[in-house]
Amino acid sequence: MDIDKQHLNSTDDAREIDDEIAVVIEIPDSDPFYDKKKKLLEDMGFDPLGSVQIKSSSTPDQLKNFLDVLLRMARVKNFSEVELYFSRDVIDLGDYTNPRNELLALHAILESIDKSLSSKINRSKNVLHNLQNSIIDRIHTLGSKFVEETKIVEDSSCDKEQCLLDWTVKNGVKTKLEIAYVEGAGRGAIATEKLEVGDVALEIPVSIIISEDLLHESDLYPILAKIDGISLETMLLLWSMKEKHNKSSRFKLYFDTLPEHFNTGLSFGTNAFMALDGMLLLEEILQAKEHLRTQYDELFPALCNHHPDVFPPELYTWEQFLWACELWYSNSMKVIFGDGKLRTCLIPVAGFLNHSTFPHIMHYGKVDATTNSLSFPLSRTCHAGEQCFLSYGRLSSSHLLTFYGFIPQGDNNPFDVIPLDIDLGEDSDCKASEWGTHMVRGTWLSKNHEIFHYGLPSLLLDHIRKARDPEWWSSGNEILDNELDILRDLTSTFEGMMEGFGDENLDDGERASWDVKLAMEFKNLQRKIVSSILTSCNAGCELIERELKKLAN
Ligand SMILES: C[S@@+](CC[C@H](N)C(=O)[O-])C[C@H]1O[C@@H](n2cnc3c(N)ncnc32)[C@H](O)[C@@H]1O
Repeated sequence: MDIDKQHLNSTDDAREIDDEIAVVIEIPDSDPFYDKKKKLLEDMGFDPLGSVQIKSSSTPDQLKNFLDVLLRMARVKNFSEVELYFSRDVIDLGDYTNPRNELLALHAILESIDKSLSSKINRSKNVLHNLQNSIIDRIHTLGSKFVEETKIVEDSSCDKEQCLLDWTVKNGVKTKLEIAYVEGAGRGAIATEKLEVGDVALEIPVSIIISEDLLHESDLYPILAKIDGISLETMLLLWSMKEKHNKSSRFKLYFDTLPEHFNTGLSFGTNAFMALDGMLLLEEILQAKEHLRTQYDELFPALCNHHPDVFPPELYTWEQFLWACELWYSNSMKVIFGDGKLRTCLIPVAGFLNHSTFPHIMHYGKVDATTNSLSFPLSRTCHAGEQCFLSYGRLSSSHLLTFYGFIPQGDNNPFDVIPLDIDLGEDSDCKASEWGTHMVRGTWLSKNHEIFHYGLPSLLLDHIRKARDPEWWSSGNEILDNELDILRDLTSTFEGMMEGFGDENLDDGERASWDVKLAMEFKNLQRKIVSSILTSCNAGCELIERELKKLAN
């Protein structure tokens, strides 16, 4: 196979040059991590602005290699900051980092190939079709490796949800989902038939999306518009506090399905806060809540005093305000409308989709101008009767706990990191690292536990090595001694962190309240991460001691 890396054009595209097909997986200039991704691709031996080419007469083996190269580039293109930070160990091994990123990468290549096929410029359509089929096969294989089991709670009634669904269908919604209670997550959306890659699970016309347009028609708007600095999101939140009680609201059936309590971190009680003692999360939740309280105090009771007819005081209490904040944090979606404007919306039915770290639906959020509706297409297969999961974004468990009130099952959330505030001393030239913050995550997510890696982030290790000795790699026999010192220092840092977490939470099981259970679950996850780092440091020390012994003999 002739894999040439030649600069062709500025968009992801596939085109034919004589009997050659070139596929470009380019990182857009607007990518905030453009420079870091570019450097990583260069380190991997690829031209970051380049294309990969293959002859239309290629053998199946050559096609496979071609796809492997495209995939390695597409993974980097789709990295978030956190994935980029932890990428070095897997990049060297040529393996994928996590199933979510892999799915994005496979779809990025599919998109490229689709563009080429639709432009009908290829005489080599067979090759592109073969590539498409290989990608779909890889998506199926990936999907079959990570099955998230959903248990439906059979004895819970979904009458209100069914009424809402019927109303939305009458108003143009097309759906292949039904609503049911699922264990541990409230309501969820279940596939009524097998949904394949590209099938649309849900299509919502713009006319039933709750957005700022409704606000403009309301009696709140002329008053709120006069307040300096108030955002449209806040105005809409205040609108929803009142609309919820409006018996003739067009969206009454939607409001009827909303829970009385959202149970997010913002509603944690004192015992849950005590269970979070020693965790950064405690400070984060307190700050978020304080910010909301300040916002509330700036508006109330003034609005109720000056306009009691429009802002009835009994509807605008602090408790109701917090409820609305939780509603918008946990249920809203950002949508780009036909006019190109991004609006924060509440979307009936789509609001029943739960989140997964390996979702079925990842590409949504842009209104289709031809149908004037919002589609939720499948990025991987969802079998009939299986819960169809959405991606709420690349979110850590601490964010999900604070704003959504849950922690994803399993320990495979790639965005669960512990930021480090490492002090490398006054004299260190490495203080201004190109990474503002170093971080760690569960070392079970790392694929390289060999000497000099230990399952720990390479960027962190290199940073510490250089801070101790800028010429560390040329320090001959001392390298191993230095490594041992670094691992021992890290051990003492993380032992200190573990002590700061306090005693292990003994699971009170059913007796604990929802918030204490959630806080304990979070603390146990943090302990697990730190414990994995301590285990890796320990294993690393043993590796080095073995090497030192060999050298001594
Ligand atoms: C957009 S709503 C999804 C529908 C929601 N389950 C309901 O019954 O209304 C978001 C909320 O669903 C729940 N949720 C979403 N994904 C979840 C998951 N993977 N595990 C547990 N709860 C989840 C959380 O309570 C979150 O705040």
